[in-house]
Amino acid sequence: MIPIAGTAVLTAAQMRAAEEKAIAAGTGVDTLMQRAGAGVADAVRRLAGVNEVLVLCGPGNNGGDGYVAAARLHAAGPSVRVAASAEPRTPAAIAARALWTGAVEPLATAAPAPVVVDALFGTGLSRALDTDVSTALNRFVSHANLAIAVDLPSGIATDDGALLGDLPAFHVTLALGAAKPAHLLQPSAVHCGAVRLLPIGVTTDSDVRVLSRPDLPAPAIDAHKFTRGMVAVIRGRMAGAAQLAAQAAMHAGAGYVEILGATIPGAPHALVRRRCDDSALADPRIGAVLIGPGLGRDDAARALLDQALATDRPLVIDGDALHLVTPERLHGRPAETILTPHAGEFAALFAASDTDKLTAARAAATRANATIVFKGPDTVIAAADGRAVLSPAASSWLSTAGSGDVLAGAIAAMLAGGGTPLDAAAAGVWLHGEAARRLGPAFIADDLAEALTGARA
Ligand SMILES: NC(=O)C1=CN([C@@H]2O[C@H](COP(=O)(O)OP(=O)(O)OC[C@H]3O[C@@H](n4cnc5c(N)ncnc54)[C@H](O)[C@@H]3O)[C@@H](O)[C@H]2O)[C@@H](O)CC1
Ligand SMILES: [K+]
Repeated sequence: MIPIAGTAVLTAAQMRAAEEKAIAAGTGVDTLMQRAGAGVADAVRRLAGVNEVLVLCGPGNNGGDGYVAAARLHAAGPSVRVAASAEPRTPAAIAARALWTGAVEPLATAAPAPVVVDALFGTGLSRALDTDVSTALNRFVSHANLAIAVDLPSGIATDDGALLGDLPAFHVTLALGAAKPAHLLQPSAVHCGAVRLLPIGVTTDSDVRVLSRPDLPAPAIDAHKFTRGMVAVIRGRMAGAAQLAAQAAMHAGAGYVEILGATIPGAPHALVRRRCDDSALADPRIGAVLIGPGLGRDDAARALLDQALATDRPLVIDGDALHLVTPERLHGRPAETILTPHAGEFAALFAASDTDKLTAARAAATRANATIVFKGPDTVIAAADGRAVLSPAASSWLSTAGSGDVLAGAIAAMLAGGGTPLDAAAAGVWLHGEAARRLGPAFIADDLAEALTGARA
């Protein structure tokens, strides 16, 4: 049972292909199911202690994992019962069913237990749950002190995170072999609870990974302020937003941060204030220009955006600027671009799409030839080359004014520090989430910017 941070994320088809490759190399599906069931039994034993366990088994291989786990739990001592929604159908699940020598109760009439293990459906779910199944599942979970899902909570779509039924929320989900998009995308992720990976000896490879703590070493012994990264934040109509972003860039580790625009006197005194003209933007020491926080959407804002787009410096585009730019204008840029839209800004920039958030972000990244940070409770970071990083949900207290300005500043600092756009964006998202975690409830964006220092520690 290991954390999913940094691990590969596979779709149902990619997982099946990985399984087939393992089978072709000599590891049978029964062996894989034994490994999965043994891993589930081990995890359940550790989490459930001496409490009675009810394992719910479906007709496919997810159910097969459940029968193996139940048999192993029984052999290890805890009190176990099994309830099934249907007879097993696959050869591996039929063989696994034969290992369970106890009764198999009907789902509709089985009594609840303090610990429920859901092995009804996994990656093979192909349509909405029948009402009687979802009613029973809700009944068991509502009566349990601990609800554990095998691979995925039954009723969520593996690849896009859609809910295919009226689902309860689980405490723990044991991802078999690899994390799946549904463990991270909403609305399904919130139903998974804590997700832990159970490796089953299948080689998993993917362009998509789960966000992990970035490797951010202290500055080299001979570092100076410009080698640590210089960030230029373009100030627009609302001075406070640019100031927050600039403070975030400083606390995230940039060595030199300046605000370009009409000056705002006062603290922090380490913040440099300068006029926004072409010569300021042409400074070759600038590692990242940030435009958008509090920019406004008027002609003055458009002129500032034109100036920013004309530079050959790496650029982070946030907030209002996302309403003024078009994907096509970014194509010819001679330097990297990172866009940080929330759902509304994403729709304004790329038009609403009915695909899932991961697919939409990857398509947008290719279209704009930029790295996209598609923000929300399931932030997706996508690079133009197809790679992507999925962030587990961060603190819901991040839903506060100025939080996005802080994120944009943190990302600009990471980009100026020399990371690739994908790594810089991922590091900024991680620092932002970690700062929020450290702050606990009801912080304000100013606190968040300052807390980036501690998050880097
Ligand atoms: N991919 C792998 O490497 C491994 C997968 N294993 C397990 O296998 C699972 C996938 O197994 P399957 O492909 O058999 O799929 P599932 O066990 O998820 O379910 C598929 C079965 O359910 C039926 N079904 C689908 N949606 C339904 C609905 N809404 N109502 C009623 N019936 C429905 C299908 O007709 C099929 O019979 C994984 O989630 C995992 O638990 C493990 O056994 C070991 C290795
Ligand atoms: K399941």
